Amino acid sequence: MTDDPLLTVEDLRVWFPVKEGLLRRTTGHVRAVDGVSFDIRRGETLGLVGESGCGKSTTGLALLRLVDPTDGRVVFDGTDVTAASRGELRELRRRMAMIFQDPMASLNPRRTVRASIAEPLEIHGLHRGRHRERVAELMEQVGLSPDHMERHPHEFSGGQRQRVGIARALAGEPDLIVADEPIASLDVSIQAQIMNLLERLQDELDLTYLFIAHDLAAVQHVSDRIAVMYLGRVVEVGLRDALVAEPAHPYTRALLSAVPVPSPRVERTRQRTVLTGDVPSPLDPPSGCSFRTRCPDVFEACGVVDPALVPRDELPQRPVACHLYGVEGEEVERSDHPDAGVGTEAMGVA
Ligand SMILES: Nc1ncnc2c1ncn2[C@@H]1O[C@H](COP(=O)(O)OP(=O)(O)OP(=O)(O)O)[C@@H](O)[C@H]1O
Repeated sequence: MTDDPLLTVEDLRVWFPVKEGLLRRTTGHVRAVDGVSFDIRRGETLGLVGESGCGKSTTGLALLRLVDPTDGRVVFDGTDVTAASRGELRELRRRMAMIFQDPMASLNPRRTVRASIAEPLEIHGLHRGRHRERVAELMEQVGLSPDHMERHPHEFSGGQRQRVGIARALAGEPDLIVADEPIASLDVSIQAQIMNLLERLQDELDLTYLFIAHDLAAVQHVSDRIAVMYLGRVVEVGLRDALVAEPAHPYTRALLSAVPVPSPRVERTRQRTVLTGDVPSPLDPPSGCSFRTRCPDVFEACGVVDPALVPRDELPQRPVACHLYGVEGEEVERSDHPDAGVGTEAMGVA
């Protein structure tokens, strides 16, 4: 792993219009991704973690422009994905591949696995005249017998299907793989095998991963760094061990509290941050800090100033979007956000 970013995401927004009525008028926007910034360094695994619905999948899809960003930039190895031409985009989608949670849904049930794995070879004009051999190599690489290449997805087990999905992702010879909950739909006994396979492939092929999961335990195991997402925002990024040992954002603390500790003694005595209430709707996120409605440490500034994801004095290596580490960010227009708490003057943050 190097410090050199392979991919940079700057202030990415993906808002989905909500259309209603006979005229299909746009009445609002689901702010699935709402100002996300991070980078992924060559050779690393960046874990992206957060509760269901916080915008992880949409972020992953936007990196390959499988959904169109509303605003912001994604730069992959010097090329602006957000402004790429069709030709550039095709090459970018070769160099960035995706693995999905449910291989049954991502593989065409009517096609043989040979045809599914060979599709990227056809699209990108790779290994012309020897697709069969290449598919056999890819199947072997992911631990499948090439003898089964004429079978259909339903003839494989869940874990084997995910291996097919991985072989298909590898077919374009990518540099970056976006793995969106790749083990969430598998039996626990199979999950470790798939994780080990992904780790082995990373070493063998010099791959860089964005590993998306709702479960911090899974992310923790494989990641070099972790980015924590809440309601369309990244609220904290840091090296895995530092972030797990000393989580800064109250939301990261809450996620870690939910991860079981192997020692029953520690499990009984450790301090927990338990989340109350529901995740607010991304159609109408709270003013200021989007976590403030569930935060155990909320104070006045949280309703008025939108906390920026910046390194704080106490945490120079760990950008965190939280006013507990100093009030930094943009003051929220009260007219835009009628539910904003108190005026800024009263708090001395103007
Ligand atoms: N095409 C779409 N149109 C409208 N809303 C969408 C669309 N795709 C996602 N959303 C909404 O955007 C928000 C973020 O969804 P997303 O799937 O990115 O979250 P996630 O963190 O990956 O959750 P999960 O783990 O459940 O997939 C959710 O409120 C979701 O309902």
